[in-house]
Amino acid sequence: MSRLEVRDLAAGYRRHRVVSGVSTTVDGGGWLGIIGPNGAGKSTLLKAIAGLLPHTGEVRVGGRALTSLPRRERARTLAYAPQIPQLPMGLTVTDYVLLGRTPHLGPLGREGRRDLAVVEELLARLDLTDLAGRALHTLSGGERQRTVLARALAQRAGVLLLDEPTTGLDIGHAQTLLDLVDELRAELGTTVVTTLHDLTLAAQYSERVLLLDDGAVAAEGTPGEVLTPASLAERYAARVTVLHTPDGSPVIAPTR
Ligand SMILES: Nc1ncnc2c1ncn2[C@@H]1O[C@H](COP(=O)(O)OP(=O)(O)OP(=O)(O)O)[C@@H](O)[C@H]1O
Repeated sequence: MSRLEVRDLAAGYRRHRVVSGVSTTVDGGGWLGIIGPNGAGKSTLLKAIAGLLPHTGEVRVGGRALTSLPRRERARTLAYAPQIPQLPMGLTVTDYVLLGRTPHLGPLGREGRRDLAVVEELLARLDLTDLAGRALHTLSGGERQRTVLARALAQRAGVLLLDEPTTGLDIGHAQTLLDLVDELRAELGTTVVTTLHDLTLAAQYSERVLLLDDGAVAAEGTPGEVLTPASLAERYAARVTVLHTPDGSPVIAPTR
């Protein structure tokens, strides 16, 4: 199982430190939702955990420091889907999602039957099969977002970092995507970290929630412990009430 440990992480841009003193642990197969107001440092934190930003502190997966792993092994250990990806727009959906299989390819670098099967299954589950041959630049925003996520999922890494995965997705596709991530967690023991602005989705899917404010951890715990009207008023200057659906799932509702 891929237990993710983050110890005293600090990161930022040039001399501008954005996050500091962040420590957290996500058990193998766990789901941590990172929430917080605009500019709190959620994307910066995720990029630093992914090793894409210079940082101090430690990131360990399964007890091993991420920085000590060779590139290919690191890609099998951790997958990251950014909020605003740079896309090779001429590629087709299938070819782009197949790039997620790169760390698993044999010495000749050719994809095998298993790679194609993984991609085909993901396209089907994310409602992308009909778009398989389309070039990325012809896709709608939501279709492109699902394609980016399909590539990250195709990597089959032990740890999955998703930055605002539901941005631009309608409610049905957002639920399909989060359900799929949850299934991978159950089937493969994937450890999941997502940033999410939608607090109801964060509460319904995350096992634990980390509230980031001004680059530091303001609270961490179960969704019920962290997503209280008082903490949301303090950290977001928001007026909300916490309701529950008939099956007991929390709904964070704005009040006028
Ligand atoms: N490439 C960059 N260079 C300089 N500063 C940056 C860069 N990217 C982000 N920042 C700054 O770092 C701070 C945190 O940004 P970040 O994107 O991590 O926040 P966030 O919590 O993900 O915000 P949002 O909810 O608005 O997406 C902001 O003040 C932002 O302006």
